[in-house]
Amino acid sequence: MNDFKEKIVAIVPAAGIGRRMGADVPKQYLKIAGKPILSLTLQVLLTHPRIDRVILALHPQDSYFSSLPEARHPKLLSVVGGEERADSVLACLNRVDGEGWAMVHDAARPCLTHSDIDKLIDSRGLFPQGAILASPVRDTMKRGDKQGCIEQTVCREQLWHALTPQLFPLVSLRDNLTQALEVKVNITDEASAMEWAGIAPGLVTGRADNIKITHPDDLRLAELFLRQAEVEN
Ligand SMILES: Nc1ccn([C@@H]2O[C@H](COP(=O)(O)OP(=O)(O)OP(=O)(O)O)[C@@H](O)[C@H]2O)c(=O)n1
Ligand SMILES: C[C@](O)(CO)[C@H](O)COP(=O)(O)O
Repeated sequence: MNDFKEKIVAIVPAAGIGRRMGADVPKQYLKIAGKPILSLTLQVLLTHPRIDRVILALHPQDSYFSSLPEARHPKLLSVVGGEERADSVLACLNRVDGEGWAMVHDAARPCLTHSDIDKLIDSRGLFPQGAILASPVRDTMKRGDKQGCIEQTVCREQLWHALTPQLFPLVSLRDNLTQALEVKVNITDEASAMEWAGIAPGLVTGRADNIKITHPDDLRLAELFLRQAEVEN
């Protein structure tokens, strides 16, 4: 695969309901600095010059997306997502023809930067099998027992937080994800489907502020990061 001319399609799973956030709207529609989280995330991807298309998975009952300005962007296609995040990603992959690269990025990660996207795209020479943005674990890691006590300290050497985007050859990702889901493998990120298939994706150090907005206190943190990014740019 000549990875310097191949198209890059961004895949955005945005069909979740944000249960852990506990808001009265799906968390991707909560606002940070006056903008819906999904709009912030899509703007990063739609404005990146090396991303050819953006395919978005929406909840079947999503009644919010059509009112976002990004809904009418010519580079964007929306599809109906699935039961789990992996099903939503596969629904997007199944709408892409031909070869190329799939860059999967959570709608819930609005703090992604163009520099981290470039870092991941530029890793394809070193990692032709694909790679993920990841952040090395900084803290001592503990495994807890059912009584809420420390069961063991987990060695943190070579331990990483998997982030997104995760970038893989599109056909390989689609085939491996399809087969992994068919045999009910628990897939929480694209790399785990590739690992199941015996592929070792590359690890590309990404910014620790590329957080996934999951719980209410993540909102303030993301706002701080986004305001800091405004000051820097
Ligand atoms: N069936 C699903 C579930 C999740 N997602 C998306 O996958 C991303 C990461 O998932 P997560 O943070 O778990 O979002 P939710 O599933 O909405 O959160 P929760 O688990 O708290 O309900 C989110 O952008 C979410 O919208 C998706 O497209 N389809
Ligand atoms: C894909 C991911 O963001 C990598 O850390 C994470 O696995 C998503 O998990 P979630 O439970 O669907 O939020």
